[in-house]
Amino acid sequence: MKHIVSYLAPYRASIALEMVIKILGTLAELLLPWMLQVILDDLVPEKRLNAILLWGGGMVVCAAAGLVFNIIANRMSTGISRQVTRQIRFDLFRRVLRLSGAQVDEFTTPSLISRLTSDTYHVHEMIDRMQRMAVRAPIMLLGGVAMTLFLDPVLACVLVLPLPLMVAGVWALSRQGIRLYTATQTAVDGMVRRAQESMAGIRVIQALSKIDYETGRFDQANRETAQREYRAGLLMNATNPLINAILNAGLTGVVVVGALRVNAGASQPGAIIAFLSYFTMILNALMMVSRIFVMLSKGIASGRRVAEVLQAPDDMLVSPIPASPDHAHIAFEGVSFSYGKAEKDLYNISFSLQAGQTLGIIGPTGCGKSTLLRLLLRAYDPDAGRILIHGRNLLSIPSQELHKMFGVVFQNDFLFDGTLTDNIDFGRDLERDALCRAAQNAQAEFISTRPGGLDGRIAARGADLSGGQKQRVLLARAMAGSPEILILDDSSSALDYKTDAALRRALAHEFSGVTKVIVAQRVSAIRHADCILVLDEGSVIGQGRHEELMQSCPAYRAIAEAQMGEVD
Ligand SMILES: Nc1ncnc2c1ncn2[C@@H]1O[C@H](COP(=O)(O)OP(=O)(O)OP(=O)(O)O)[C@@H](O)[C@H]1O
Repeated sequence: MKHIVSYLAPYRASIALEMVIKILGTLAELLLPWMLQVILDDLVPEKRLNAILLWGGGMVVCAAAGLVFNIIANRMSTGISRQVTRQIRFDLFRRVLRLSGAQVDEFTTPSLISRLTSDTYHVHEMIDRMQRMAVRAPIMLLGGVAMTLFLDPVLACVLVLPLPLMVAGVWALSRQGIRLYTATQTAVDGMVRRAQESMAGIRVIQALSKIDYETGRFDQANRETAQREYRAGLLMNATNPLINAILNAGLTGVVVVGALRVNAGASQPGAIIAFLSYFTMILNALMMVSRIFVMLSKGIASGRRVAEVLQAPDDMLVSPIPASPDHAHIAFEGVSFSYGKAEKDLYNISFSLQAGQTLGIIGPTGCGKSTLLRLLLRAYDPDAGRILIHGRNLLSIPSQELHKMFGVVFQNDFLFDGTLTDNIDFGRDLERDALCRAAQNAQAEFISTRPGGLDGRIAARGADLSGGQKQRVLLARAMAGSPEILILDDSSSALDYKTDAALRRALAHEFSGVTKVIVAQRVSAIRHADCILVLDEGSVIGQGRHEELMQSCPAYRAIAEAQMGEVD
């Protein structure tokens, strides 16, 4: 939480000024019942009209000052909380994008989304309300008590007696509240995950008539969230009635004792009226305190979740490892890796590629093909062995430098709502020529037939493109930045054979100097590779050129023969 509080540091001066204004506004309000008491008890009985008008005018000025100062202070607090939350969200988003693959797995994507959205919203509410109420409530409370003590100390004691009981009750409820709101946010994570999965698979859900099934699954997550929110709300809603009950007991005592004192001539009716006004102020202040505790419970629970991500250690540190005299462009040396650190997902992988060579990777589903690519991109670090680029250990290459080397197409890669130019350029400010060439090499000639061509828009996730068209736009994106290493993960599976063959020709001719790592299901996509890795359950069961593997690797031969008609 300290981390979140540190975001307020740049606004110290503004917050101090805002608090002074708030204090002035609250003090002006506090004077009103006392002025009323003076008018009723001192001036009216003596019929001093000028003095009555003067004190009445004073009351109007105080009321106006209270209004204006409070409005100014509230505007300032809203401005500060807006800027602080914007900065927290910005830093959080930037941190999320820099998390390692293992950290994303640990936090989970839906949880990161809810931390970025609903948690930062709760933090915003906490910062905003705390500035508004945290000054006003104590001043009203303590000022109200002080004024009642000044007006009639005996009556004030009757009112103040239950306060410690109230503070203890609110504190105990709030502690429990933080726990319950943390549980609620975890349920929100689950609901976001369900919604995200359903949105991503909306077409399949509709096609397979699974709308009721998915609605049921979402309803379950929604109910869980609502239930936890209800439990937290139930608890925190107990604070207001608790305060009311205790204060009403105090009020009854005040009215009874006050009536007795007026009858005995120890107090005056104006003082009792002022007393009741202060009582209302104290009541409002306590209500505010209870709201502050609800807000704090939510805000602290959310702030901790946000801080967890902001303070997540940098997994991908750059180590000063000296480069080895190695002429290979890419080398894997005895690389092993496991996601869960139990069973190996990749075991003892070794290969080396010269600049301009092509590595093909093939194997059954789940054998570790994409994992190998993730290690090459340093989304995860190997548990054993090392990965070298130009003889430099991947661990020693700063991520900015490393990632500039690659052009990548992942499985299920994403396109966003924008022009095709935006999607291919991807914020790199590439020359128009480079974009056109990339589109041509990616066989994305369909672009010229769309309205607007490269400047035409596509929908989010490329929803208005066919599977093959999406893949070609993604290929164009990967090819456009003149990468030195091109990574293609099953990126031509939706292309027809003719287009696939044209793509391979473009890769061979236009990218002859680029080192290529191609994961494919089709043997035809990798048969001309300089080296092919055949993976099975994370281990290499065949390694060599197509012709060698046809002789030496039965699994490869079986795949190739099964696709025989397809191999060109
Ligand atoms: N983020 C992850 N956390 C834990 N396990 C994972 C993760 N990603 C993949 N795995 C597991 O690692 C193994 C290899 O997965 P990988 O995605 O590399 O397979 P693949 O060969 O690319 O499969 P496909 O051909 O279906 O894409 C699988 O058993 C998979 O369940």
